[in-house]
Amino acid sequence: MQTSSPSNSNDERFMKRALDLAIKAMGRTSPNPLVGCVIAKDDQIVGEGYHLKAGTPHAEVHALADAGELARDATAYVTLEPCSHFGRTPPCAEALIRAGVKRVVVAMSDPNPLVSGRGIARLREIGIQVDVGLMCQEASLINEVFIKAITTGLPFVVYKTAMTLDGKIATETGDSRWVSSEGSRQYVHQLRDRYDVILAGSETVLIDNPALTCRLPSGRDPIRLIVDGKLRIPENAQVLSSSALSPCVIATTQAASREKLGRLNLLSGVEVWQYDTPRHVPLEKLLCDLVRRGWTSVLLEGGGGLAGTLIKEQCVDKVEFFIAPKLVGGNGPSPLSGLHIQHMSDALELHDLLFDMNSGDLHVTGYTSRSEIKGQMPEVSKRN
Ligand SMILES: Nc1nc(O)c(N)c(N[C@@H]2O[C@H](COP(=O)(O)O)[C@@H](O)[C@H]2O)n1
Ligand SMILES: [Zn+2]
Repeated sequence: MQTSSPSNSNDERFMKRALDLAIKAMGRTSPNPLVGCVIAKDDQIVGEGYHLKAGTPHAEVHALADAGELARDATAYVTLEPCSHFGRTPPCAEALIRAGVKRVVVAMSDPNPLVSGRGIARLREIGIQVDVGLMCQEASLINEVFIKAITTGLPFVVYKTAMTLDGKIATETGDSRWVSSEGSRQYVHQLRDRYDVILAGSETVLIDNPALTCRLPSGRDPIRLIVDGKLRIPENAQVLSSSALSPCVIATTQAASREKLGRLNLLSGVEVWQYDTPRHVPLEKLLCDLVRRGWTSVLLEGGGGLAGTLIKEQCVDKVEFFIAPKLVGGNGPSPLSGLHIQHMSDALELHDLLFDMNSGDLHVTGYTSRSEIKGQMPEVSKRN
């Protein structure tokens, strides 16, 4: 792919605006990417838009409609390569051509194999100047979920947990209310609003009985996914309550009792996915099935056994740990009890670490593998 550097001094300003537009839809576009578009002419923005939801028009279409006739001979700034294929919507490259734009600045090429360079090639073929790579790192970062899912068929998985400074997620009597500060717990609701699925093990449901809903005023409830190989969670568990606006999926195995499975399937908003394994849910297969359903991001909220296994199976991409300035000692549970590394030289090393203390807890964010695209995820200040 030919990459070129734009020279216009306003390019960065307009691309920054396109990125700001894109993230307004954070948590709303899955399995599609976050994309923003700005149309500028004579150093003025004449149209702008962003992708709101999968199956609806792409960012470029909104921006072109906003610009109307002013799009002719203008420059389009798009955070992702314009698409060239007929998906649920027609190709944006053709819409840009019809509108008569004379230059397109693209932050990054589309990792979707159906597009991947073809949108850029199509625009260049018609004689439109295309500059690629401006703010590519920022554009990649806002689409870390899309990039992972479209290139691997697996969702982007984030493990979020709260622990004391001595590494306990509860006291030895099982008390975990509350480990982290009010501010950290508020932030968790922002995460729940952003990710498609919240994942927890049956142990967490049996011990804490959480609802796993999003309690932000304009938030939306994620899909609740419980890994429960033996179908042990009680029928009156809060996650099964139909008051949440999204389904609760229970992943189980052949060890589940047929009667209980039948009863749970009758509950409104509850789906039971039974795998053909004797006791343990095949986790990678489960994750693939999520992407097949169009759910591309997972917030793993515990417990330590499930989290440890997922890390061991290299299914976790990122961690968000809240470390409270508290000490409880004893034999309380650990956030990664399912991970048993024997030698320090084999320890999993995190990359691209960020530290923040604004909530009163030490909030550590890190990635389980090294990559070029990491950085600070932008805050979504307001929607629309
Ligand atoms: N450039 C661009 N702008 C948008 O606003 C987009 N949503 C995309 N998405 C790309 O097109 C695929 C989805 O196509 P349909 O929505 O099904 O028509 C998606 O996988 C991206 O490759 N691109
Ligand atoms: Zn498109």
